[in-house]
Amino acid sequence: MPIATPEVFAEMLGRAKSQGFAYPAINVTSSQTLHAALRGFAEAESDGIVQVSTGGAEFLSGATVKDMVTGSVAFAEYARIVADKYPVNIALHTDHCPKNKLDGFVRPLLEISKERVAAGKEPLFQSHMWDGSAVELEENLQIAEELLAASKAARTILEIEVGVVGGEEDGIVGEINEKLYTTPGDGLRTAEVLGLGDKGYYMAALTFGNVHGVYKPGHVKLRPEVLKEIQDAVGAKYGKEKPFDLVFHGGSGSTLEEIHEAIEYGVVKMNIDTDTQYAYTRPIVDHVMKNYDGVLKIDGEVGNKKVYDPRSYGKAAEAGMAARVAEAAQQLKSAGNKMR
Ligand SMILES: O=C(CO)COP(=O)(O)O
Ligand SMILES: O=C[C@H](O)COP(=O)(O)O
Ligand SMILES: [Zn+2]
Ligand SMILES: [Zn+2]
Repeated sequence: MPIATPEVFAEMLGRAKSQGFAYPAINVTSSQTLHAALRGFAEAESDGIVQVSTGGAEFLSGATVKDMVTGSVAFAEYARIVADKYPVNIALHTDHCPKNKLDGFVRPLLEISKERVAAGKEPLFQSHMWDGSAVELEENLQIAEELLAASKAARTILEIEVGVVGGEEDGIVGEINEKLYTTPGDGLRTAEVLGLGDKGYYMAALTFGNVHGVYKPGHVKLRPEVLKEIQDAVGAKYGKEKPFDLVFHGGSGSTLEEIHEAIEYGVVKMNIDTDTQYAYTRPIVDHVMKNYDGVLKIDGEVGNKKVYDPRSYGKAAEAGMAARVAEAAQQLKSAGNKMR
């Protein structure tokens, strides 16, 4: 299928919200991990979202080039061509963008989409995330307001973060901190500044103890009921049920129970990276261990070409990651539910 148009992506999210399921949003960093995600969605008969982080975008431009816009544009153009061969709807998204990277990532990408739209084309991506979790709420929302207007002009959706996701990314590692839980007051202020759809379409990553990475049980406490409290408080004020379209960060390692409860409270997108990274890399490790002699160069003799051909372990990696993506679609109930 062609990459989701703005209309198709809005329809995807609307269905998820009204039917009580969510889309896996899979972080990818290469053409191969992209194919793994596309294949996993196709095998699960699920529509889905693929996303690149700032580091992923840099890497996609070339490990020494390190230009986030070059990497993002190349990725989106490539994805647009190959996704067409898979029978599901895919939206392209950019992940966490902190304030100091906006000018080198989200702002220029929004500008490119705005120009494309003005020329009668589709936007480059379907959505972008502004991660204002490192700044005060008022500044976070002020920047979000500016980016929401730009997103509207670019026909893209904005994802914001209110609260903090734990793990290395936002600097809270190994502790249970109150910042990891968004409050109803934060939710009310968000609706006040950004509206509820009237100023443009946005999704909100409200945090409920989410952490990037996978840790031993008990390390952090996911409290999905925090989402319900916020939806109820904002919903009561504006007379709207589940007013926010929510994003669940740190999906890896979450239990089915936590996932289903979060969906019940309005989660429509769940990000998964660590588990799919593992699922991709583990078969490569297996391949190398099993074929160790074949990848050795001894006395000028170069092992077995068949086993160091990147395609040999690349295919195994793609299959491993695709299976984890399909599993995510099952857990999120998007499996078997593709739009057309
Ligand atoms: O939230 C994420 C990306 O934004 C992914 O988190 P995990 O790596 O914990 O799955
Ligand atoms: O934000 C979390 C994702 O796992 C992206 O990670 P990354 O910045 O290492 O690409
Ligand atoms: Zn954050
Ligand atoms: Zn995240």
